[in-house]
Amino acid sequence: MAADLGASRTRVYLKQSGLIVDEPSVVAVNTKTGALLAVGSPAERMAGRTPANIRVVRPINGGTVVDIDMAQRMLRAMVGPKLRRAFRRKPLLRAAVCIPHDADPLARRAALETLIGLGARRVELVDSLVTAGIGCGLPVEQPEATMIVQVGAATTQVAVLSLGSIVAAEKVPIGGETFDRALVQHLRNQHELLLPSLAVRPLHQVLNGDIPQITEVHGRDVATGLARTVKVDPESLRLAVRTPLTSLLDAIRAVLHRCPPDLVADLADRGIMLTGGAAQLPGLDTTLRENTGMPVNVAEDPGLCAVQGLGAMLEGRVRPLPVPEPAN
Ligand SMILES: Nc1ncnc2c1ncn2[C@@H]1O[C@H](COP(=O)(O)OP(=O)(O)OP(=O)(O)O)[C@@H](O)[C@H]1O
Repeated sequence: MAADLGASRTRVYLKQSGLIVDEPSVVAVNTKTGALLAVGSPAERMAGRTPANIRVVRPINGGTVVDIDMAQRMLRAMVGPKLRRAFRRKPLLRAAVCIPHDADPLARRAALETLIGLGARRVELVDSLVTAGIGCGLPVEQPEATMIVQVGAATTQVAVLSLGSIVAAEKVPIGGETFDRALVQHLRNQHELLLPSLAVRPLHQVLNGDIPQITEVHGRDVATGLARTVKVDPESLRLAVRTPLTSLLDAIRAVLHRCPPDLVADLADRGIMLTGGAAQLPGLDTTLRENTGMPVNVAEDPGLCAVQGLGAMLEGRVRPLPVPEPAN
């Protein structure tokens, strides 16, 4: 079993079955009885709409399991009968989990314990940058440089890979949720309008330049609580997302800076591969292309690259590359 435990989504790949889970990493529990009420999409739909006795929990944060017990219950409920069938066939379950490049010992321990608690006898931790590189078809084992920018929900990881290992990498706390939050904050501060994160998604088009004129946004007035519509200048929205975009560009520049010149020359031809769910932010690829002068490609199904790459390793289609132990 291969698992990608993301802040936003949990993906599970079962050997010889393929992708069996791709669900939001969300659990709803009854606070009085402790009973699990829902996991995945149904639990996510409950967020913000629950009575006092129901709590909606996200057990994973920035690629790290922060609530091991809840993560195990979530995984057990999601994988359910399919995993039980796998156990019947082969009692010694082998599992692999992809973890962020610079995961600290606590994060590594939490990922291990989550899978061991699920019944896995042997758990391997693999760098998610390597698995995403494999999953999107980059020749990571060749002696040529490839650059991957993995834009998740809460974090972006940037790396240059060559000969199956990471030459330079950087992680910044910027992801799809950061862009949503920047837009929500802007509307709140400048227009006194409240919107849930999901409602700002159509405004992502500003990154693409697809909102050329003043646009109307519907929300709730901060003071009165009543429904209100405001007219928003698209240029101000573009300014609102400039800060996260700049941090992302700084991370790319920092990684390029640390790369040997020969590898940077490879990258000028090959360019950047964008993976992670938020790689689909409209116009992100164009913005990165314009600001780096390098070719930028968005992977097919960018959110699935990491788990597909891990699945390929598990099935022996690619040599496994375990994460080296941290120095300290
Ligand atoms: N079509 C889309 N357009 C814009 N953003 C998208 C789209 N699809 C997904 N996203 C964004 O991608 C993010 C989720 O990406 P992904 O599934 O890679 O995250 P994750 O692996 O759970 O997170 P992390 O890597 O931070 O732990 C969310 O913020 C979501 O809003």
